[in-house]
Amino acid sequence: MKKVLTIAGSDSSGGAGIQADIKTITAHKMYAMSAITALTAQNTIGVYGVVDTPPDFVAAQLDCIFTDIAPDAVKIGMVSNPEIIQTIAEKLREYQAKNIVIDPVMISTSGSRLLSDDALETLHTALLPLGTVITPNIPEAEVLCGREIKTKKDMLQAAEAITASLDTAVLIKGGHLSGDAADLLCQTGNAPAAFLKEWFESPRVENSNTHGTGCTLSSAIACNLAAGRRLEESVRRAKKYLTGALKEQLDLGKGAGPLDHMYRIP
Ligand SMILES: Nc1ncnc2c1ncn2[C@@H]1O[C@H](COP(=O)(O)OP(=O)(O)O)[C@@H](O)[C@H]1O
Ligand SMILES: Cc1ncc(COP(=O)(O)O)c(N)n1
Repeated sequence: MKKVLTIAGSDSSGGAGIQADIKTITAHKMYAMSAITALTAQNTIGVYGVVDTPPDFVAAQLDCIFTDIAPDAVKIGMVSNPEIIQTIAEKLREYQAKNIVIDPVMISTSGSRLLSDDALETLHTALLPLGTVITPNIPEAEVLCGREIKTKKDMLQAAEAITASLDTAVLIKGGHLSGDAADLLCQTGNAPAAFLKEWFESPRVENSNTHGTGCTLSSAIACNLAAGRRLEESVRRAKKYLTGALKEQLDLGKGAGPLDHMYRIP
């Protein structure tokens, strides 16, 4: 049994965060563990409150996990503040965690800030370089590279800039652009300053219930890495799972509802 750890915030409505991650990991028939970084009072309409976990208690959760059941992959989502980010980075290094997928969650689909302003610098310098792959959406990628992304050409330039600055693979998710849902994976190649780029595209699914798509995709990538697959294959399979879960057209709640995580992986 492969074991996957999610380090993320709790979403009381169950569509994003820890809950989406655990459902995704379970749908992949793997063993899910969690270190909760924050509680959110949230539903499909909005985020109504956030209580951050004390950094010491994030550390305690990670010590309990890593000294007992070593995860085969780690997914990181909402991390709120600089102290929590530093704690996670230290523990990942201490326990030599592998297969780390970081979703640099900044703002929820419903428009609430989930990362404090003063946390961006620490996220950038302390945590993101530890990722096997990081998975920003378009607004997050704009923040990370400091330029606007309006087209697929802009995505290509942004991906190179982020991969070069962090020396980490990046998957820029294109869900926020119009047209097909096209995500771009960029990794460093063999030669210095050489980049390997690959597009992962699916037709846009007509479904406004997209709460938790990013959490679900990053957890599914972590599961596939845990299974020993290469990054490109992991992204391809994760996107297939995400698209299938969206196509189920689950329609819960009054706002942007969750996906059907129990969609059966073919
Ligand atoms: N309507 C859609 N149809 C198909 N795939 C989508 C749709 N919306 C988003 N996606 C996909 O969902 C994943 C998450 O994308 P995105 O919405 O950009 O990120 P986030 O949830 O972090 O804001 C990506 O693989 C993206 O291509
Ligand atoms: C606890 C938590 N983590 C992450 C998200 C982002 O998910 P989304 O972008 O779909 O709102 C969220 N809303 N809540």
